[in-house]
Amino acid sequence: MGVTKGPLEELIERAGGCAVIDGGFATQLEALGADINDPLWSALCLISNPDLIKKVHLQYLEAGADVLITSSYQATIPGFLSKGLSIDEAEKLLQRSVKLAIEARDDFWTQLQINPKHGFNRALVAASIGSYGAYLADGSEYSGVYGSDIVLDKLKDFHRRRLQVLASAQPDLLAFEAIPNKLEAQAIVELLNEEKVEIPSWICFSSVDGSHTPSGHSFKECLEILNCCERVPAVGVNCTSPHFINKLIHELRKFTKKAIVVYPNSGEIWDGRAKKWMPSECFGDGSFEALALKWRESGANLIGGCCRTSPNTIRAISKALKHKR
Ligand SMILES: C[S+](C)CC[C@H](N)C(=O)O
Ligand SMILES: N[C@@H](CCS)C(=O)O
Ligand SMILES: [Zn+2]
Repeated sequence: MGVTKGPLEELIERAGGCAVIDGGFATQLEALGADINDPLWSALCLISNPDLIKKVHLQYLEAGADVLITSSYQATIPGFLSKGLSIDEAEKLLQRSVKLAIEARDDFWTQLQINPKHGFNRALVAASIGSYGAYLADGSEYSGVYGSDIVLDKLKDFHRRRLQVLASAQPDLLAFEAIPNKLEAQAIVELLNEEKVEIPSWICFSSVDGSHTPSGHSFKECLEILNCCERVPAVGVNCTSPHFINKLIHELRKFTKKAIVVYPNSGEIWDGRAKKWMPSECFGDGSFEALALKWRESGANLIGGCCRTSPNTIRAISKALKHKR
């Protein structure tokens, strides 16, 4: 593992050093009319409207995404059980999240073949794995505070079965998203090793101050844990304000040789109690075009958008990265 070039490294190379990720998944579901005000958040649509999930994936492919992130961010077995589903049904829904993205990717790719000059890359499917904080559905992916009873083994137990089930659906990648503290990063790395997970992962942290994880750990400390793990070819930050991204890329590059992944949100701030986005200095699609060029220059290898970004954001990023070298 890790010595030969994996699908992520190949994509980055094919894309000339920097590939494009998709944008806010839940955001686009809502834009298409989904009501996701629920503890399962976007994963509610796995039950209620799988066709809409596929539609969002297709919109991001059309916008130029080289990587699709699945609808499983807040999909968990206990979360589905609390909706009255069985374990078997819950596991099938997790697999469905990967299947929907693979179907969208394959349909789009087949359709492109009529034009040999289409200019798209065949996209990779990354199975989203949200943090324990995302499962809590109280916004704690931005605080990193889980309480003193949440120790390393509890986090490993929380992640274990979902990880196994998602991996069994054979996505190209695993995307650990908005991880808010060092303990959870440690749990994930230990789990990937114990389970001998062969699918490469990226691990992305959230940050609310632009210098630390929400729990207050430095990226240096976090990367010391991740650097040892060959199962993790890429690290980065997501769902963080675009303001901080350039500085964070430089910070990450100081401490790792791994590929760097950045997919910020629009700069708005999530109010975990009210369950809504609070206005803040917000970045439009035009600013993402210029910022993406800067982030690539600073060393980012995968760039996309997170919450409150849309297919138009990804179109702007894709246009910038694929046409301006
Ligand atoms: C990335 S946050 C906006 C996702 C939603 C959050 N976990 C909640 O359920 O409140
Ligand atoms: N992949 C998730 C991340 C939320 S932070 C989404 O885009 O909805
Ligand atoms: Zn987000």
